[in-house]
Amino acid sequence: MDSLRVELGERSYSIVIGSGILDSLGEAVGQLGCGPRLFLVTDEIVGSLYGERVKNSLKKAGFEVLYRELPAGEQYKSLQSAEILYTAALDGGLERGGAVVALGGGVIGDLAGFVAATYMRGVSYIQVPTTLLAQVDSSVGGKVAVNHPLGKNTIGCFYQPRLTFTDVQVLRTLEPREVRSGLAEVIKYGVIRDAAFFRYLEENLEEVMALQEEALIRVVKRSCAVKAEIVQMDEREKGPRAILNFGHTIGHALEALTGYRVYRHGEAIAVGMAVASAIAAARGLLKEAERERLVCLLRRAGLPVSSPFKAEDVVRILPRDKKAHRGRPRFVLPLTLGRVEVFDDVSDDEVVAALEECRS
Ligand SMILES: NC(=O)c1ccc[n+]([C@@H]2O[C@H](COP(=O)([O-])OP(=O)(O)OC[C@H]3O[C@@H](n4cnc5c(N)ncnc54)[C@H](O)[C@@H]3O)[C@@H](O)[C@H]2O)c1
Ligand SMILES: O=C(O)C(=O)C[C@@H](O)[C@H](O)[C@H](O)COP(=O)(O)O
Ligand SMILES: [Zn+2]
Repeated sequence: MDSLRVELGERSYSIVIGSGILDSLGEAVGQLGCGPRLFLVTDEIVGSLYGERVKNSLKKAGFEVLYRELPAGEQYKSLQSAEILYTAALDGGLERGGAVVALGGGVIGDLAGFVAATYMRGVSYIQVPTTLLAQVDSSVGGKVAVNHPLGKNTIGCFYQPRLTFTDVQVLRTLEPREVRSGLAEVIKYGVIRDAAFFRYLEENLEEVMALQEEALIRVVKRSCAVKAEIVQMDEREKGPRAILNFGHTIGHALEALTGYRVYRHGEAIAVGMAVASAIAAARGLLKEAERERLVCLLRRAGLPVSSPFKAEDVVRILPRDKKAHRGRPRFVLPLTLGRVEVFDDVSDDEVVAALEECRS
């Protein structure tokens, strides 16, 4: 079992990473000093696979456990779901000293974290991520949110977990499509900050996709370490944290445009990374050969690199993105593999050209 630390003063916490450690969650939560009642939130798929084990581990450590499952899916990352959880927490007597335990992928993590941040003005929460995407990204850094029909993650806040507890063994039950989706965020870390990690992925992609334990632990650890470094520099995204949004300007637009029902988050972000690198290459910022390496790695990971939607329809909704400034969308563009910069001056014509170029 390994442990990384996210150093944020009084909001610091550990990311515990191991294989086959799920049954020791209760013990780890026991060290946080919260309780005695916990609110375990999950979705129906993860609940049927791991709900009992997690409940038992928490009970064995002396906690009383309220339990609630929601249907699985991005469309349930909504205010309506949050209200269901508030009601269950109030009905079940969750007190301010209690904690919410989010067992699931990024949807449950973001939603349950948002509920924890707002219930009684804030109770502790613990992330137990069960998708690759959640283990490498959403369970770290404290962005919690729900979607609005008009925009992705538009209702939310920054609220750090007290602990992130990651068992890579649970990824064995994950659908291959979800593994691929998580890989998009993994590849993102290589592009934004770590060229050597990008190279490692090029050389070891098959092992990672086959969930080979050593490769998987390495990838989860390195991804979390990169994310923690960036979050430590800029917890509330006043500056450098924005680079974690590489691929997300177009990605979020595609998710919203399709009612959060067509793309897995990582798939939309993969298209967004391909489009952002096409814009960068067209500006002469990124070498064509490096753009090709990125597109090739995304393709090998089984991810889409273009969207079938009309470029004008995608561009029309970009100003709704919450990163938009004075009506202009913000783009994170790669300068080389391992380094990106934020740009506020990308024109609609450039975006349309890049969307079309990716399709050809
Ligand atoms: N807060 C952040 O920093 C951050 C970062 C990245 C992504 N996100 C958010 O995360 C969300 C996407 O998360 P996701 O990709 O994990 O999707 P998800 O939570 O919808 O999970 C994907 C599917 O996998 C199933 N599943 C989860 N764990 C499983 C397991 N171990 N075995 C079998 N099935 C399992 C789920 O039931 C679901 O059907 C998006 O809403 C995105 O915006 C947030
Ligand atoms: O943690 C961050 O910061 C990120 O941007 C990570 C992203 O992968 C993630 O999808 C995040 O939810 C996007 O944040 P948003 O502020 O653009 O909604
Ligand atoms: Zn993301």
